[in-house]
Order: sequence, then C-alpha cells, then structure tokens
Amino acid sequence: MNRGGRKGRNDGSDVAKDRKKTLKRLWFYLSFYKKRLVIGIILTVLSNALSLIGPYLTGKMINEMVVVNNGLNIDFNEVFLLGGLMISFYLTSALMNYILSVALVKMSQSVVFKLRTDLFNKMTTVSVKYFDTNQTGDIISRMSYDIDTIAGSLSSDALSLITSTITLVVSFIMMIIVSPLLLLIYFITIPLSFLLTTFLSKIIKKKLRIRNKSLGQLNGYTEEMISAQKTIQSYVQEDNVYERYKILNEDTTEKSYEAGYYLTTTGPGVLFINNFGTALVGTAGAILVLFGRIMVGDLSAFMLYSKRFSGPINHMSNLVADIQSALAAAERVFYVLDQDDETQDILDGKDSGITEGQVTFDDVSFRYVEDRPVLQNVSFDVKPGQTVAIVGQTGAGKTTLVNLMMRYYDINSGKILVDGIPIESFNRKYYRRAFSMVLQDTWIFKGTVLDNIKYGNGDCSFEEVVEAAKKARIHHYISHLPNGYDTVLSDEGVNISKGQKQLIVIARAMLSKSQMLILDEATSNVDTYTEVNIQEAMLNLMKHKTTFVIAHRLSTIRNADIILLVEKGNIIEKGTHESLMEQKGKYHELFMSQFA
Ligand SMILES: Nc1ncnc2c1ncn2[C@@H]1O[C@H](COP(=O)(O)OP(=O)(O)OP(=O)(O)O)[C@@H](O)[C@H]1O
Repeated sequence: MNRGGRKGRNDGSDVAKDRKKTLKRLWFYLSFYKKRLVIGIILTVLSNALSLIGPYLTGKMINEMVVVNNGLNIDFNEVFLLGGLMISFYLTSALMNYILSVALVKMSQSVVFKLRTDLFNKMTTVSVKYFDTNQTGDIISRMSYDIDTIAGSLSSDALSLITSTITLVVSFIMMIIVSPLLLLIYFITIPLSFLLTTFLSKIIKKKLRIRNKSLGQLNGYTEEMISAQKTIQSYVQEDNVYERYKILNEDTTEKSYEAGYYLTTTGPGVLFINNFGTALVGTAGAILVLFGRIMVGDLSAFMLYSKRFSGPINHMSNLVADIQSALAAAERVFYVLDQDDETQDILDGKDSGITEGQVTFDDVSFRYVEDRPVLQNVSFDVKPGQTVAIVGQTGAGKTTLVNLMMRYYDINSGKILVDGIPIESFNRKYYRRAFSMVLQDTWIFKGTVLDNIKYGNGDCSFEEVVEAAKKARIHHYISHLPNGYDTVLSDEGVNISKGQKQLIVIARAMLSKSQMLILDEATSNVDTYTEVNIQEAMLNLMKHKTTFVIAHRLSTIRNADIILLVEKGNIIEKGTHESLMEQKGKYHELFMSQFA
C-alpha cells in the first residue's frame, strides 16, 4: 500500500511567521505556569536588587578609607556594618537565585513536556497528506532538536533576560544617584553598542533559520538512508550516498558556521565599545576627583555600576541570539502544529450502525493533487460477506480505492456508503474499527509476540491468541522462540523474517471482530508452500467478512465474488473470474499473460 512515497521539501521556516505570534503562542504554553512565573519574577527582582546594592556599599567603604588618608579617624563600626550588610545581601541574593534556577528548569521542562505531547498528538491526528510531503527525519528533528532548543532557552534565557533587564535599570538608577555628570560621558558609547546589537541580531535570526532548515534536511536524508541501507549496498550506491551526504553535511556545517560566526563575533565588538566607555569614565572621573567634584569611593562605585550595566548589553547580544534561535525553533514546531488535521467528524457522528458490511461506491472521483485525477466516476456495490478482488496494473489506483474506503483522504465527488450510510456520517474512530487490514508493509512494534498479536484486540485471552497463531501457521515458530510468546520482537526485523511478520499480522487480524477486511498483498512475503498452508486460515479469516483483496498474483483471487479491474483510475471490467474470462477482454489478457 502506498500511503506516502512522494516526499518533498516542505519547510516551516519558508513560511515567514510573525515573531509576535510565535511569542504569543509560547506565552500560551507558559501561561499554564503563571504562578511559578510570577514567583520567579519576584525572586529575580529581589535577588538582583540585593546584589546591586553591593557596589554602592563598596563605594561607601572606600570613602571611609579616604577619610583615613586625610588624617581623620576611621569609623570601624561603620566599616563592619557595611561589610556585614554586603555579606548578608550577597548571601540572600545567591539563595534566591538558587531557588529561582530550580523553579525555572522545572517550568521549562513542564512547557516542553506539553509541547512535545501536543506535537506527538498532532502526528496522530494530522491529515495523511502531511506525511506525503514531509520527511520523517525532518519531523523527528523538530520533535527533538527544536524542542530542546526551546527548553534551553526557556530555562536559562528567560532568567537571563529578566536579570539583565533588572541589572540595566538598577545600575542606571544608581549611576544617576552617584554621578549624573559621569553618566553623560559614559552614555556616549551606549547607542553605539545598542545599534551594533540590533543590527547583528537581525542577521543572526535569519542565519539561524537557514541553519535549522538545513539541519532538518540533513536529518531527513540520514533517516532515509539508514532505512534503505540494504538497498544502497545491493545497488553499490555507498559512494553516491556518501557524496550526497557530504554535500548536505557541508551545507549544514557552512550554515551552522555562518550562524555561529555572527553569534560569537557580536560579543567582542560590543565588549570593545563598552571597555572604551569604561576608559572614558575612568579618565573623566579622575579629573573630577582632582577638582573635588566627586569622591574616590563614588568614582569606584560608578565604575562598578557601569561594568554591571555594560555586562547585560554585551551579554544581551548573545541572549538575543539564543532567543532568536529558540523562536526559529518554535516557529518550526508551531508550523507542524498548524498543519491541517483530518477533516472534522460531523457533530454527533454515528458511533453505531455498521453491522452488515455492505459497501457502495457511487460515482466516486478523487485526486491527490489538483489537475491529476486518480479515480474517475468509480461505481460498484458489494454485498455483506462478499470477497472483492481489486486488480490492475501498478499505479492504476487500487490502493487509492482502499485509502478512500478507510477515509484517509476525502473524496472530491460522489458517495461512499457502508450499510447504506454515507461514511462521512460516522465517527471516524468507530468507522475504522469496522476494518482490519493486512498490508504488504507489515508493522511490528518493539514488544512481545503476544502484545503484537493482541494489538488492537486487548481483551483477548492467551488461548485465543494461540488459536489465532495456530491458524496463521506461526504458532510452531513462536513456541520455538527463546521466550515463546514473551519473546520481544523489534521492528528492525533482526529476529524475525518478513514472511513471519506477515503471519503474525494475519494472526492479529484473525482476532479482530471487524466486519470488513482489507488484504493488500497480504501474503506477498510468504513462500508458496506456507501460502497454500494458510489458505484455509485465510478463507476462515474472510468468512462472514466483506473482504477487499489487492493481489498481483491472479491465482489468489480467482475465487472472489467480484473482480474489479482498474485501469488509469477507471473500473473497466467488473464480474466473476468466469464471466470476465468469457468476455475475453483485458482481464482475460492479464490472466493469460500470467498463466498461458
Ligand atoms: N499520496 C499520494 N500523493 C499523490 N499522488 C499519489 C499518492 N499516492 C498515489 N498517488 C498516485 O495515484 C495513482 C494511483 O496510485 P495507487 O497507489 O492507488 O496505485 P496502485 O494501483 O495501488 O499501485 P501499486 O499496484 O503499485 O500499489 C498513481 O499515479 C500514484 O502516483
């Protein structure tokens, strides 16, 4: 069954998203933890305010020393009081910072937990179309790398942003208090570093977005190649794969370097401007002290504050870059969350009513993409319990018929009815429960044989599972496994063959009480001997169920009640094997080409 295949490059980062909107959406996730956030902000304000009193006290202490130099008595009580105050302020501030950091890490992990859950849930509700055009590796990249980036930013950047803002504001106020004149001199350099930071942060955001896109493509390619490893080796394509990987890897490295270059070079530029400011203040301050306009302690306090002030400005550029990176990652995550879900079930969609398994296609037309009709005016009627074989050349539209019946895609015109009821009237979950499927690409998950067979039929007893496995001719194999039904299987198929996987899936279908069955090349991996052996089991499985069989081997479908011959999206012949053979049309031609 082909539900995907045509993978394209469809990247969220191409869609220029409004940054404000992204922030708003991140806020939505944060707003669940408002209380923690408010406490965090209060703690940050307090701890920073406390630590920022330090330079003021230091200045006061130095002024006391200067008094000694002038031949006056030193007030030790004052000095000890100031020292004690400094220690207690710094200690309280450190304690608050500790509590704050723990709270923020917890909060960011909670946000990320919710985001990751939403993203995973999205994977279960998103329209099948999404997987037609997006690489698995890229989706995984968004679920892991991008989410980690957001987590890192929320736990440290949010804290740094608040701390930096407070440091800026408080240092600024303290500098005004200590010496407005020095502040004027110092401020000559501020617009310069501000302009530089703003300019560079714009470039950084762009570069980071490009880097993330490139990383997504690299991951997508890696995932594709790992899953195709054997095919690559059998076609001796290792060199080509390596070359392509090298190109993508080089591209990612180059894009990461560019982003990293701007990220790291912002700092030194801004730092130089700030140090230039300090030198300016030091020189001007010395002159002011000389003329008795300020005291040495005040100059020292001012310089400490100016250093504190320039810290965040210097750091802010990195911080802004990190936040940009997190926003770019958030955009990529929200892009997935914004993808269309399967069309909504109608309000109060029926969750009962499928008892017979009668299926009608009434003038159904469908296309995956505009201007490329895949099925055109398809009509047929299947009575309960009948077996329908769908035959036709590759790409004729057989799987598409099944896709539509399963409601993976919505039809463009016409009607599909089950038990006389349009399938859109049903609640999707209930509707799909009426089907069981055995496909060419079997899906075995990492778990025990027992769990794999019971999948979707949780309330079955062990005896029923064994009975189904016996019918599917896989019981003998299972009982010789090291732990029998408790042996853990892995999807990579290291411990089980494809044919055995298919037999397990057949056993799974045998446990299902659904009214309808879809077999899409269900025994394609099973050898002819075993296939003959499970024929009876297959007939049992199909008994009392409306069954749709897609098979290329015409021998397996000659007993069907109805054979639908599909060609270029049209049903060109319809009937039993005998009647179609008598017609001597396309079916006859196809059959003879296999057996004549
Ligand atoms: N997800 C998709 N998006 C776009 N086109 C698709 C998609 N799936 C199938 N098609 C196209 O629809 C047509 C019918 O495909 P379908 O898979 O139904 O053929 P099929 O008869 O089942 O072929 P096969 O025997 O090879 O499985 C093909 O031309 C195919 O390229």
